[in-house]
Amino acid sequence: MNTTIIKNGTIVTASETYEADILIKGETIVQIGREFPEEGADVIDAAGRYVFPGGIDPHTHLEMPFGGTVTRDDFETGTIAAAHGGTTMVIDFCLTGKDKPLEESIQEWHDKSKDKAVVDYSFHLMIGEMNETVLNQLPGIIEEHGITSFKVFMAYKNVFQADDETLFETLLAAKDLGALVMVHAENGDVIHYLTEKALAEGKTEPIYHALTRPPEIEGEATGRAAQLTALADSQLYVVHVSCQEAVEKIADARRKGAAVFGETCPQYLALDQTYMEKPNFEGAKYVWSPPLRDKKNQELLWKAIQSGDLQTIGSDQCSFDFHGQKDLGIDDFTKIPNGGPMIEDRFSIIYSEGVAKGRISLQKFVEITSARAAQLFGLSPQKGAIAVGSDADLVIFNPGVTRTISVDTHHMAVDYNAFEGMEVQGEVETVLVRGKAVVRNKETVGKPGSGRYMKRKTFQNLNAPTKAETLI
Ligand SMILES: NC(=O)NCCC(=O)O
Ligand SMILES: [Zn+2]
Ligand SMILES: [Zn+2]
Repeated sequence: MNTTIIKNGTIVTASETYEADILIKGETIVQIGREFPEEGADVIDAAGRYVFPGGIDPHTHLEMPFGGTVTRDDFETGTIAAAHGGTTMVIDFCLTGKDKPLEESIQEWHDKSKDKAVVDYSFHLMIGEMNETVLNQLPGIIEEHGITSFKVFMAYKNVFQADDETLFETLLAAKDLGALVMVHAENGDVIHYLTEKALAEGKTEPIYHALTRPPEIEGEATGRAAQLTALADSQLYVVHVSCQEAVEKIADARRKGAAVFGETCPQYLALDQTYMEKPNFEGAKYVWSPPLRDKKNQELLWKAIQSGDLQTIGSDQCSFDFHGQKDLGIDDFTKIPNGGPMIEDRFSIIYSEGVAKGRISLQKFVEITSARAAQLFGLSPQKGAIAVGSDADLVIFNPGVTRTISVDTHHMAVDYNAFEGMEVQGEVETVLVRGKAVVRNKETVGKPGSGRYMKRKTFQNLNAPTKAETLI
């Protein structure tokens, strides 16, 4: 069994920061202390570096068919980029189809990820419609695949959108089965009305994507989902929260004791709606749903993270080339594939804009990039921790350097980077997944297929404030 020692580093977890060495045997952390015998061991010197638990990205769309095309990054390029960005596990969304057995869709996702991933991975399952047939398949899916989170889209009318009956029945089923329901919370019907109207008025540029999806539309759907969760006495995770209107609904539900959780993404913290007004159709690079918002929302989202109203950061990795994919919508903003490349820069942006700028603590950083996702998605304490017995998923991070984000140096397969030219503080140097280096001194050393599919445990309610939250 291989022995690895990480020495002289500063260990950062969701509850503390301290100096110690880590002894790894095979895939597991076996001891944390000092002066481990080095003979025969692979010794990594982490002096002057932070040692973080590997990032867990709970929201990716790798090789996903969407908007008449397929996302550029697959499980190989996407997870190599993830590893360079300090992420050691991703949870990808398995899309399903009407009248298609759920098992078939899950098998499709297993097939496209097989022998490709360099980090560990798991799947969430989309529920498009709830009925007896679907309901009967769910216990077997939890047992067989360890899929304990179900995704319901409240938007993308005539594509993925489910009705409220489906959402409510999914919440009821999830309560019985111990699963977490995830929602894309925007009112798809009203968006449909507003987009049709805009097009009829000849408004075709990318900025109209944002103007036809105002924050009220996200706030309304978030509030509706939260109310239905309380009624069902179930549990809810709202993905990609972008604005005050939605944060308020989550905070309100949590104050009333509901098991409602929220995720935001780097793009909503570091970019704003003005990017969508860039000339020469460049605004299309910044088309996400929900859309980028007015800048005032950024500080509000940071505050919601530090106060615990929002719990996690997902990348919502959904990359499309600017040339050949985003330009499907050159004459009609509704045809611009929604989404952007984000898997690689999630950790960096949150560290640089959050920790380095004093908006969040180091403990909160670990909590939102790793530990909370592990708890909510049934991976704790195996993942999201630096502790004896946990998987040796570790990131060695140099906080003392700056780097400039660019398409020229990123590892994603896509032809632009949404943060092009942005200078960030800190850099991921070495990344271990279950004790094995996948990135070493910024070089890719992991082999496609070394990432392992992870079955996940059922949902545990951890709605209580964390240590980092009680300190503020
Ligand atoms: N967010 C986005 O624009 N694209 C990815 C699909 C989704 O999460 O809605
Ligand atoms: Zn979404
Ligand atoms: Zn998404």
